Amino acid sequence: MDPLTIEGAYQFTPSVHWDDRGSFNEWFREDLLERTGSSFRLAQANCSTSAKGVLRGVHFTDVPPGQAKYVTCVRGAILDVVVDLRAGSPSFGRHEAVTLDSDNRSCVYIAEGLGHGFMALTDETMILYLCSEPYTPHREHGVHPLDVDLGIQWPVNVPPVLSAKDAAAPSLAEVQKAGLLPDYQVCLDYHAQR
Ligand SMILES: Cc1cn([C@H]2C[C@H](O)[C@@H](COP(=O)(O)OP(=O)(O)O[C@H]3O[C@@H](C)C(=O)[C@@H](O)[C@H]3O)O2)c(=O)[nH]c1=O
Repeated sequence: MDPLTIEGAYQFTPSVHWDDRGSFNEWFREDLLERTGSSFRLAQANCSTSAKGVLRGVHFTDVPPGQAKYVTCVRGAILDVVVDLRAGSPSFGRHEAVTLDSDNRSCVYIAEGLGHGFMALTDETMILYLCSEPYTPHREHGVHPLDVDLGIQWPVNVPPVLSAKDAAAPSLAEVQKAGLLPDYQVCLDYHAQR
């Protein structure tokens, strides 16, 4: 588990074992995650497929309870982005982007309160992700992924394709003004007692 520059986010890049049958890789290890001080209670596992250019997010969930996520890409490739949306965080508003693909089988852990979005870099991309809490639509919010204040460098040669919901999402400033952002200290306290 390698820490990303956003506190509470980690990348896990497994060994991929190839032989004449195909490949084998671990994609989730509770013991490795626990070494970071995090524990993960599996509540839901999701799968989504996307055409090239599909941009999902940036989504975040009210804390408590929030929804920690553990993401991997099993077909194609994504640019996966973690955004610090925790009000009061030293890295508030910053993000880190990581490429996850079916070759590197890399995974990203995203703690409660962080924002998450990704763009599919290939057609027929498939991601799998584990969630620490079940889907609760009224607790999930979005920040517009193209908001200049987020400054995310999405690939310039791929026209972004957004859902109607994501295209109508407010800016970071609007979400902040509406008081919707998770509080940094509340996120840390909640995370520590889990
Ligand atoms: C996320 C989710 C959606 N749905 C339904 C609602 C809707 O009809 C359809 C598609 O939902 P969405 O448009 O919200 O899907 P999507 O834009 O892929 O939402 C996801 O985006 C990424 C970035 C995340 O981090 C995820 O946590 C999740 O928010 O699937 C579920 O039934 N369960 C779920 O857990």
